[in-house]
Amino acid sequence: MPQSFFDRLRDRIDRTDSVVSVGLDPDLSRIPDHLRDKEMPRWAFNRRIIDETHEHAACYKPNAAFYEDAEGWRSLRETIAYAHGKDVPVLLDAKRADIGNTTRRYAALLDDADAITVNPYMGRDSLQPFLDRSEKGVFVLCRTSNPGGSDLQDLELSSGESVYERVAALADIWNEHGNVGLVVGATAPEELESLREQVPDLPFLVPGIGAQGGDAEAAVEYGFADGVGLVNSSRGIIFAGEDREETFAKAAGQAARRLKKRLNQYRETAE
Ligand SMILES: O=c1ccn([C@@H]2O[C@H](COP(=O)(O)O)[C@@H](O)[C@H]2O)c(=O)[nH]1
Repeated sequence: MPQSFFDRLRDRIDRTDSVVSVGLDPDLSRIPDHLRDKEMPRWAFNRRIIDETHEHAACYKPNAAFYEDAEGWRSLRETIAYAHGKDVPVLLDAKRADIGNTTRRYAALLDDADAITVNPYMGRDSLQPFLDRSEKGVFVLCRTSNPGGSDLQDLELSSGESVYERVAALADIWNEHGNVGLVVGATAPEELESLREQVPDLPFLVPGIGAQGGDAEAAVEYGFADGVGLVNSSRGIIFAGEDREETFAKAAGQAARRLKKRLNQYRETAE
């Protein structure tokens, strides 16, 4: 039987002593000038970033939004294969779901990636083809990091629970194969704390530190289920050397190492 995503992630966290998810969001307007003329600028950018950050990466998290054109999809494929060549799992932040028949097509995204983010809005059948891929990770959007995350997710249901609490309860039920996690933003530290109490067994992907100003300490304190979870930074790592042109990737490597060190200090105090 193949190892589960969370077992592989645990191995990776142990080997690198890192819980950093490096977000690969290669915004074409921000990548260095000297890479823009390449045939696949995003792939050229990501390859250099991976070379400098992989030692500090528990996982890479490309966001599908940054690859939504023909060259982008080719770049994404190369990026995933290259990350695997460095033994780093890849979590595709795609936030997908649709009626079951359509989600079966979306689930093909997991042929390449090791894990995916999904949108619970359409309910269980819309996620089943992802959930059925038992060796792959499925992170359900629960309490997102954006300012409007509270518009719907904080609404109180007639049962007295909030929408995000219901999502967490459902995700726990959907976790029949032990392959489900939650996305909970670092900008919502109180929700992080209460969700950890509500679903102690579900690992969290925690975005929103760095550029979004979230609470990295709370991300570490509450993001992990039995030591497994991820704290993501995208722009804060990959564009740390935006002003440096040729040495941009080195700066990304330093930023990833610094973040790993900082999160590990919180991990030590959380133990
Ligand atoms: O609630 C969410 C869900 C996903 N994201 C994604 O994570 C990264 C964060 O990027 P930063 O540059 O570190 O802010 C990005 O891909 C988002 O789309 C999130 O931020 N919040």
